[in-house]
Amino acid sequence: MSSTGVHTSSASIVTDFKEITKVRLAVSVVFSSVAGYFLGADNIDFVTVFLLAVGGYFMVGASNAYNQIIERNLDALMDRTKNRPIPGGRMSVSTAFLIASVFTICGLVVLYIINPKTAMFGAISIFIYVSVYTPLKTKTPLSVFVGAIPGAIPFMLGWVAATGDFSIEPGTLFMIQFFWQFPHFWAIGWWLYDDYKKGGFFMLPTGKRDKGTAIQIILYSVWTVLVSLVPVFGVTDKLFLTPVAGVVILLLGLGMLYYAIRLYKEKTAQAAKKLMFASVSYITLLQIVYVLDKFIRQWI
Ligand code: HEM
Ligand SMILES: CC(C)=CCC/C(C)=C/CC/C(C)=C/COP(=O)(O)OP(=O)(O)O
Repeated sequence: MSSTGVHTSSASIVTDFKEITKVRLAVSVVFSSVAGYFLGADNIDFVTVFLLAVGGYFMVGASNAYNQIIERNLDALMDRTKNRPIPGGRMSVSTAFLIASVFTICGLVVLYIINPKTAMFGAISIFIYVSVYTPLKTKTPLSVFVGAIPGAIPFMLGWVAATGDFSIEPGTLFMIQFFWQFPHFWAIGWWLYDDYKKGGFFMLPTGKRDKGTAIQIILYSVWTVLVSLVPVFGVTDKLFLTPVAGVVILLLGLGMLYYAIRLYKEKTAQAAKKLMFASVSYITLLQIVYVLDKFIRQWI
C-alpha cells in the first residue's frame, strides 16, 4: 500500500497525506463498500453513496495513520515503508495522531448519519485493525486471520449502509472478501519476504517461502472461488447471481488459481508478484460483475 519510490524533501503535503492514509488501499476499500451498497440498495441514493465513500475514506485513513504511528520504528527498517511520512521524517507523530483522531471522529459521524449499524461496523474495523492486528503482526503469522476481519468488513458494510440490516447477504460478502485476503496477502508476504524479515515480520503461514505456504495459498484460492459462487445457488436470499455471471466469476477464479499454481511450481518472488496482481484484479472484477449482474438482470 505504500509506494516504494524515494521521497525527497520537496515531497508535497498532498503526497504525505496520500501516504499516511494509504490512498490506494483506501480507494479499493471504498470501492468495495460502494459495490456492497449497490448490491444491497433497492433504490440508489447518491447522497448515501457519497457519505459512504467519504466516511469509509476517513475510517481507513485513520486506521492507516494509527498503524503507521505504531509501526514507525519497524517501517524505518524496510525498503517498502522507510519513506513513509513518519520514518521519512516529514511528519511528526503528533500530526499523524491528530489526523488519525480527527478522521476517526469524522468517519464515525458520517457513517452514523447513514445508519448506526454502519458506524458500529466501522468502529469494529478500526478497533481490530489498530488494537489487535497491528500489535500481533510481529508476534505470529496468525495475525493475518485477525487482519482479514477488518479487511473483509468494507464489502459487507456497503450492504449494511443500504439496508440497515446484517443478515445472510452481507455475511456472504464478508466471507468472499475474508477468504480472498489469504492468497492476496500471502502472495505479498512471499514477494516481499526479505523486506518483511528486516522488520521482524513473519507473515507467511509456515513462516517460510515453502511448499506448505504454496499449498495453503492454493487451498484458500479455491475456497475464495467456491464462496464467490454461493449466490448462484439461490441460498443467499436477496443476493443472487445469474448462472452466466457465475461462469464469469469461475473463469476469473480459475485465472487467480492459475497464478497460485504457478507460484507452487516456480516458488519465485516474480511468480508471487504476479499472483498479487491477479488477486487484486480478481476482487475488483468480481465486485464489478456482481453489480453489473444485478442491474442487467433488472433491466432485461
Ligand atoms: C489481511 C489483509 C491485508 C493485508 C495484510 C494486505 C497487505 C497488503 C500490502 C502489504 C500491500 C502492498 C504491496 C506493495 O507494497 O506494493 C497490499 C497491496 C494492495 N492491497 Fe492489500 N492487504 C490486505 C487486505 C486488502 C483489502 C481488504 C483490500 C481491498 C479491499 C486490499 C487491496 C490492495 C490493493 C488494491 C493493493 C495494491 C495497491 C497498493 O500497492 O497499494 N488489500 N496489500
Ligand atoms: C471500514 C473500515 C474502517 C475498514 C478498515 C479496512 C482496513 C483498514 C483494512 C486493512 C486491511 C489490512 C489488514 C491491510 C494490511 O495492513 P498492514 O498493516 O499489513 O500493511 P503495511 O505493512 O503496509 O503497514
